[in-house]
Amino acid sequence: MTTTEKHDLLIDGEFIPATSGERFVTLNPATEEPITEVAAADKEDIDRAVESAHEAYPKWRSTAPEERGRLLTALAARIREETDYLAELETRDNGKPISQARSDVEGCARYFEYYAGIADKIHGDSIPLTDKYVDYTVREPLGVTGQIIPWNFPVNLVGRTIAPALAAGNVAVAKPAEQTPLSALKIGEFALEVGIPPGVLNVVPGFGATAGASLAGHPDVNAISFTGSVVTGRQVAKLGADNVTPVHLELGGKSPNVVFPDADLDHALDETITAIFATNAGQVCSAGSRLLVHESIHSEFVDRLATRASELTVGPGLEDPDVGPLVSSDQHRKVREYVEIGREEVGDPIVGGKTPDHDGYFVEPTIFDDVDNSDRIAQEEIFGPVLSVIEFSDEREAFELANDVDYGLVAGIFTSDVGRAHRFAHEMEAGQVYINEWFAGGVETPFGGYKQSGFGREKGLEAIESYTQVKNVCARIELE
Ligand SMILES: NC(=O)C1=CN([C@@H]2O[C@H](COP(=O)(O)OP(=O)(O)OC[C@H]3O[C@@H](n4cnc5c(N)ncnc54)[C@H](O)[C@@H]3O)[C@@H](O)[C@H]2O)C=CC1
Ligand code: BAL
Repeated sequence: MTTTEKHDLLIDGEFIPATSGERFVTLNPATEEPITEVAAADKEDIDRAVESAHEAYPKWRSTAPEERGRLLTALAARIREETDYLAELETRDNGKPISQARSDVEGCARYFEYYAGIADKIHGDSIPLTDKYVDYTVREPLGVTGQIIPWNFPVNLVGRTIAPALAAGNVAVAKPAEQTPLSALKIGEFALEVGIPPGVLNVVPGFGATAGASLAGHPDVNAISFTGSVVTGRQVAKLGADNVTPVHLELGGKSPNVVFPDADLDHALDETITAIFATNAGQVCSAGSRLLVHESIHSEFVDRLATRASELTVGPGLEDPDVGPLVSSDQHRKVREYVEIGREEVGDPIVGGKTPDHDGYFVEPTIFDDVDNSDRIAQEEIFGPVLSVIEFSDEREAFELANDVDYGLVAGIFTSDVGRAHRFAHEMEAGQVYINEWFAGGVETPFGGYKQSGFGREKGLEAIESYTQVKNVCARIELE
């Protein structure tokens, strides 16, 4: 793979350097070596990107929906054609195992396919009033939309946030995370290749405090989609509020994974590994980072889990291990700090906790047992391969512990009792409930948070609602 790719800003169909000339280095987290330099957008560049989107909007909005759908289908096909290339790019930039990067690329293509099919099915309703009126609603696009994308699923989130926006007739200015800008630029290039007009999709890498804040606070941006930390999400919401711009926030989680003795325990064990270790090294907003396990199976289940966790392979993503490096030195530092906090709160982890003695931002899968739900390692998002195990004695206690956290993104249960599973679904303060599988659902299923995990929904038909506004038309047809 060469590094002579287009690493400038994509504005109005052209790759151009930042006005300031500033560039930043993106590193390979497996080696800590530079991959390439990328243009760093600043306020002036965001202004230019928003202006270009604004100019492209009237034509894109009035493009026949089926034609928008055809163009998004073509983009999906182009992404699929380049799965190997994009997956390698993603693994080099983000660190994740190559098989997971491939699956993220396929997910990105799937979002474009799914929303391409919806483009010509977005419509309003007619509302029966008296026979003196005809009343109907029209679902219209919002205009210029901004997508502030994090580093944990860079290519997949391009699909998740941009496909519904464009399908509904909006135009987009996407700001990928400064840690992982490369795949979003490539998707922008493919969009042009397949005929999506200049300005409809602009991609402006840069830092959060400059490029991100300028986009969130731009008066001509009509909607913002933000995925990332709660702290930054609050800032983005405040910036949006100044312009009365709707903001969708997809923030963090500290999701409970509740295992009852009547579950298929072999399956629950596999899914628990997937939930916190073997997916993006635990850097997932919907990771199952709190394991609540019934006292009657606690010892056996946790012993088996510790054995399995210690057998997971940790290494460079291109070698397709179970667990790759963390994305950046900042994230590496943060996770290691939480491992030390865990040692202070509950003692040594029963497995892991060490950092391999070589370059790369690696952390071993780590399990802390006998954690109290009020401990920091049970309440705060660590975003790494670190699991907190908490014991419970009955269903009521399990459900209370599961909800006893500020976040509300996901809650999962493993049980063979159908009634219990649905009682759990009913009681959980969470936007997604998983029953007998972790990371259940697909591009078709709505995703978003309760409580501090955010608001607004992405994925599924709900994303179209987030990216459109409803106009009511009421006509008096009979004058008395
Ligand atoms: N919900 C999720 O999927 C994610 C959660 N996180 C959480 O956040 C923690 C910190 O990671 P960060 O990368 O620092 O998250 P962050 O929330 O600061 O960054 C996410 C995105 O927001 C942008 N951003 C940063 N400051 C901004 C601002 N003032 N205005 C507008 N945009 C801004 C960044 O450039 C990036 O594109 C992680 O350890 C994890 O706990 C991080 C990434 C994704
Ligand atoms: N590309 C991920 C590591 C970094 O550049 O911060």
